Amino acid sequence: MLPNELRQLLERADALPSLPAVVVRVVELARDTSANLQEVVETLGRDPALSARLLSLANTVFYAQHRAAEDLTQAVNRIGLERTLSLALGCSLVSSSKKRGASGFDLERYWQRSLLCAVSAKSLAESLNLHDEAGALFTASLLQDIGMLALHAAEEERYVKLLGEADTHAELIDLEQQAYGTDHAQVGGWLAERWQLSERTLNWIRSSHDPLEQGGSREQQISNCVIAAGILADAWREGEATLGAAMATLEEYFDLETPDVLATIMELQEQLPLLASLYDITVPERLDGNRLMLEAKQLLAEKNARLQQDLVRQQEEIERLRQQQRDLSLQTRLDPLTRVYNRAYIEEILNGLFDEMREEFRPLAVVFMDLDHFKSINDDYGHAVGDEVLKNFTMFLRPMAEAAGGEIGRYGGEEFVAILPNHDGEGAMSFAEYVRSRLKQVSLGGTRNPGLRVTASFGIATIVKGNEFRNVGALLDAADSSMYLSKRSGRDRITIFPTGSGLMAG
Ligand SMILES: Nc1nc2c(ncn2[C@@H]2O[C@H](COP(=O)(O)OP(=O)(O)OP(=O)(O)O)[C@@H](O)[C@H]2O)c(=O)[nH]1
Repeated sequence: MLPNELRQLLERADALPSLPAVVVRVVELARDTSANLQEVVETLGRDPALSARLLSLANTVFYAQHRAAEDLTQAVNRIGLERTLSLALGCSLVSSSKKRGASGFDLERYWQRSLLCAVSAKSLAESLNLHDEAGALFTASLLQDIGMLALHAAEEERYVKLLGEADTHAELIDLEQQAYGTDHAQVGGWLAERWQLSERTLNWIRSSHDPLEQGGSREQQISNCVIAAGILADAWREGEATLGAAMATLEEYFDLETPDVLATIMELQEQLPLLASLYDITVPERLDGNRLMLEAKQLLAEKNARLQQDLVRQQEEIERLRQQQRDLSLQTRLDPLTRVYNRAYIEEILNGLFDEMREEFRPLAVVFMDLDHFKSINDDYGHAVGDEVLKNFTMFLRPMAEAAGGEIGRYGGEEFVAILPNHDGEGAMSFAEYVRSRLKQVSLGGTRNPGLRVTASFGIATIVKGNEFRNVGALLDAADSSMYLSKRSGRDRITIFPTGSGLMAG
């Protein structure tokens, strides 16, 4: 909807672009599905200049088959109703606007841009296999800026001032918005509605300044053609370098590759002289194909470099996520206080080893260690010191277990476990004995409590022949009950399962 004030201004304007009666009738016929070709031909025949142009268009390299079209019927037949309409519309608008003239408005330049838009939209439609729409898109794009002529007719002085201030099409749109609260695409839509052009044509004109939209729907692709035609036309006039950037935009939105876009542009260039002459418009400047190719190559190289960078970034991100996942899964395996494996993970390790060692007839030992009278450490020194002792104990124990090729974990409270693959009862016993005797020589109280000494009670269970225990649970229970036996028999000692063979130390 146009702002009211502007609409009234336009309605009062007496030099609005208008369609000659012949074209109005052709528009009507084009809308009427029952209209026959003869009626169109008869109507067009009333304008001899237009008929002559249609004949020459029909006989161009694009439409000529073996024989030249000799009359208007053959011509309309050959170029089709849609194209006939767009040619008739375009020709009469160009000539009527030129005849009328527009002070302060470079009509030649205006129609050049419109022609570039029209040809671009048509070529894009064809590259996208939207052949059925090519004719209608040609017309809509040819008219996409017709609102400029209307605004000029409505308020000549003011609009000429805007034209003078705007260096680019985008700037002109901004200035129109500021001045009228709308832009010439909306005005063009309003005019096309008065001319009773099809609903789709109106919408394409109205949305011709919208941003391109990513989206797969066919209708979206079709309106994108009109929008992109404007981008291409502007870039065309700026020269090869800007056209390179426009190509990149097209690639992005239309899923076209650079060579295809380039081919579209070069093809477009070939069509221009003939069409320009039919519409009586000066041919837009030719582009340098080699420079365009260089621009395209440069763009392609930049795009590849960007893709490469993206790839590196993605790989880094994947590595970071993997690390995060490793860290997280490690977290779930560790006891938060001592940072050694927790009970769940120790049991998981043991489950794996249990079967493996039995199958290979290799021994496996489990050593339980429980700090003696730990409660009194908490009571005497405080809970924080108790924590410190637990941490120091694991730091003391870990290197010894690792040296023996084993792993340690916190089984709960002040109870720890060492898993020692390839250790039979004797091996596990000497490990435990070593730990027990070294424990007597160190303080686990840290620098603040250097005199704090702790002993531990040990319980050992092993598999040597492979058939001693049904499962891991039974093996752990055996080590645990041996450890309790050590407790019951006075602490600071080692018991090996079966309990009969327990060794006492003191
Ligand atoms: N500071 C601290 N104390 C803990 C932690 N986990 C368990 N404890 C304490 O450890 C003590 C264990 O006490 P008991 O099970 O009676 O055993 P104990 O005093 O070591 O005596 P014995 O095992 O029979 O030699 C309890 O007081 C618990 O509160 C911990 O993470 N930090």
